[in-house]
Formats: sequence, structure tokens, C-alpha cells
Amino acid sequence: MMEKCVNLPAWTEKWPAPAKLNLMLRITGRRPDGYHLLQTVFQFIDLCDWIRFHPVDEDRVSLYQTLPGVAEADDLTVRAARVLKAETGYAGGVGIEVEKNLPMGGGLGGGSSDAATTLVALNYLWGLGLSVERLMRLGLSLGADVPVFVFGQAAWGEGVGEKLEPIRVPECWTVVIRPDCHVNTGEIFSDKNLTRDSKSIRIADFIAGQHQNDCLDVVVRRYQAVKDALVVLSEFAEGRLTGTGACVFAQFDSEQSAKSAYRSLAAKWRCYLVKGVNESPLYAKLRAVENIS
Ligand SMILES: C[C@@](CO)(OP(=O)(O)O)[C@H](O)COP(=O)(O)OP(=O)(O)OC[C@H]1O[C@@H](n2ccc(N)nc2=O)[C@H](O)[C@@H]1O
Ligand SMILES: Nc1ncnc2c1ncn2[C@@H]1O[C@H](COP(=O)(O)OP(=O)(O)O)[C@@H](O)[C@H]1O
Repeated sequence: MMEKCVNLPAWTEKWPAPAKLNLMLRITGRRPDGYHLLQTVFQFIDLCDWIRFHPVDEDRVSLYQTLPGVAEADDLTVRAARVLKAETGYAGGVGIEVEKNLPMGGGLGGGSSDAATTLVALNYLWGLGLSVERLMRLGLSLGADVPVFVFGQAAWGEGVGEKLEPIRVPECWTVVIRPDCHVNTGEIFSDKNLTRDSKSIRIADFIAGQHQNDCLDVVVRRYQAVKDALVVLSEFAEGRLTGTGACVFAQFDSEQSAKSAYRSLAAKWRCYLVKGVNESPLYAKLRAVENIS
């Protein structure tokens, strides 16, 4: 029998799934299973996918529309909903409608963020009551980047990105360029030339300006478009790679200087003018939904 949906008004809401930037990324080693040990700084930006969840009367998880090249069963929102059902024995279903704004394979973590938003929203809408820590553990089974989106705060990350400590960093105006290529994360991590033995640093070192991304050399060697984007960005400010790319970004001291760079760049490049945020908009939405219910 269909379980009763709690808080029916909350089902009409649309939930944000923000992008992230890796403000630095060091590879300090490798686990026995081949996964790489990282030190990274995650911050969110105010560029989001948006997800609506529709109540259904049967035990079925389905998508309103599949994404290009991703089968319904492989979509990270569908997988997240199914993992949640398996974990809790919840017997109902859901229809998932994703408004996709974040480029796929761009290093902005869109798929992971969609998964995290699904975990957090359905935990609430289905009335499951799982803790954030438990949702983060479930998220990790879907991808290394999912826990930080469930965590919802800018973070210093270690391990494969699942050991998270909140960090406050300036919420800068930022220009993100999306080069015309998709970078496969697994391909970069399996490149024999990847630096895998960086020394660990401290948060203070990052704050003092250590922004290195160890994936950079391998990515620019393989993807000319990323190299070109970094060159053009560096005419305005320090150009940096997020994750394994393909997106690159630069932070600015003021809205005005970011806007001016954006205007020059937008004539030739696909780019976004965004702002860094230390709290994920997902939790502002959760609080708002809790208030209306
Ligand atoms: C590098 C980072 C930094 O934030 O971001 P992206 O560039 O992908 O956004 C992430 O750690 C990516 O996380 P995510 O995109 O969830 O990766 P996963 O699906 O878990 O892994 C894809 C593949 O990359 C390799 N991989 C991933 C993460 C890691 N720490 N070590 C690895 O070796 C593994 O071969 C894995 O099969
Ligand atoms: N809802 C989803 N949104 C984006 N990608 C998804 C989704 N579900 C599965 N994927 C798969 O995950 C891959 C990585 O996507 P994404 O998280 O956007 O990139 P990245 O990890 O580089 O930031 C995609 O190329 C796609 O095959």
C-alpha cells in the first residue's frame, strides 16, 4: 500500500542543487582500491540545477525527462532515491523533474549535487528522519563529491573528499568559463603522469595563497580548450581549474571587475558570472519548507 506523504504543501517546492568549485586540489596519495587521497577546498556558487519531486501512488522512482547520454536508472537522482528506499525500507515512490543548468562533466559537481538534493529533499518529504551524517554516508556510495553537497557548508576536504571540516572563505564574485569539452574524471585520475605525492598542507597555507590543483598539468595536456580558457582568463585574474575540469574560474575583488571581465569574455566563451557562497542554498530551502509545512 502507498505510504502517506507527509507535509503535502512542501511537495510543490523546487529545490536547488548548487554547483561547487574546488578552490584548490592536492593529491596526497592513493587508497588500496585505487581511489586518490585529496586535500581540497569546496565552496558553492549560486548557479544551480533545480529539482521538483512529485508524489506518486505507487512504488516507482521515475524521471520526467532523461539527460542526454544518461539512462534513467543511471541518473544520480534516481540512484539517490533508490538508495534511500533501500536504506530505510520506504515503500512509496516519486517522480523527479530536473531543470538542468549545470554543464555535465564540467568539474562543477552537478550530478553529485543533484544526488545530494534528492537525498536531503526526499528524507524530508518522505518523513524518513535520517541524520545528515547518515545521508552523507549514503551519498558517498554514489560518488566522492556527494557528501559535501549534503554537508551544505564550504569545507576543507580530505580522504576522497568525505572528511569535511567547515571553512569560511571570502564569497567572491567569480567568472567561470565552460570550455567546449567534457573531461572524464576517471581518465584524469588514471593518467600515469598525474602528481600523486603532493605534501599535505594546512588550512593556513591555503589561506596564504596555495591554490594549486594537481590535476591541472594532465588536463591542459589533454584538452587544448581548457588551456586556451586559462590563458584568456589570466588576462583578468588568476585562472584556476575546478576539480578535474573542464571548467576554469577566476575570483575578483569586486562585482564591477567581475562583470567587466565577464562582458569581455562572454563575446567568445560560454561563461557564467556567479558568486561564491559558504552555505548551500539547499539548506535555506529546507528551512523555508519546514516553515511552510
Ligand atoms: C575530482 C573531484 C574533486 O571534487 O571532482 P570533479 O572534477 O569530478 O567534479 C571529485 O573528487 C571527483 O568526485 P566524483 O565526480 O564524485 O567522482 P567519482 O564518480 O566518485 O569517481 C569517478 C572516478 O574517478 C576516480 N577517482 C575519483 C575520486 C578520487 N578521489 N579518486 C579517484 O581515483 C575513480 O577512478 C572513479 O571511478
Ligand atoms: N543528474 C545528473 N546530472 C549530471 N550528470 C549525471 C547525472 N546523473 C548521472 N550523471 C553522470 O555523471 C557524470 C558526471 O557529471 P557531473 O557531476 O555533472 O560532472 P563533474 O563530476 O565533472 O562535475 C555525467 O557525465 C553523467 O554521465
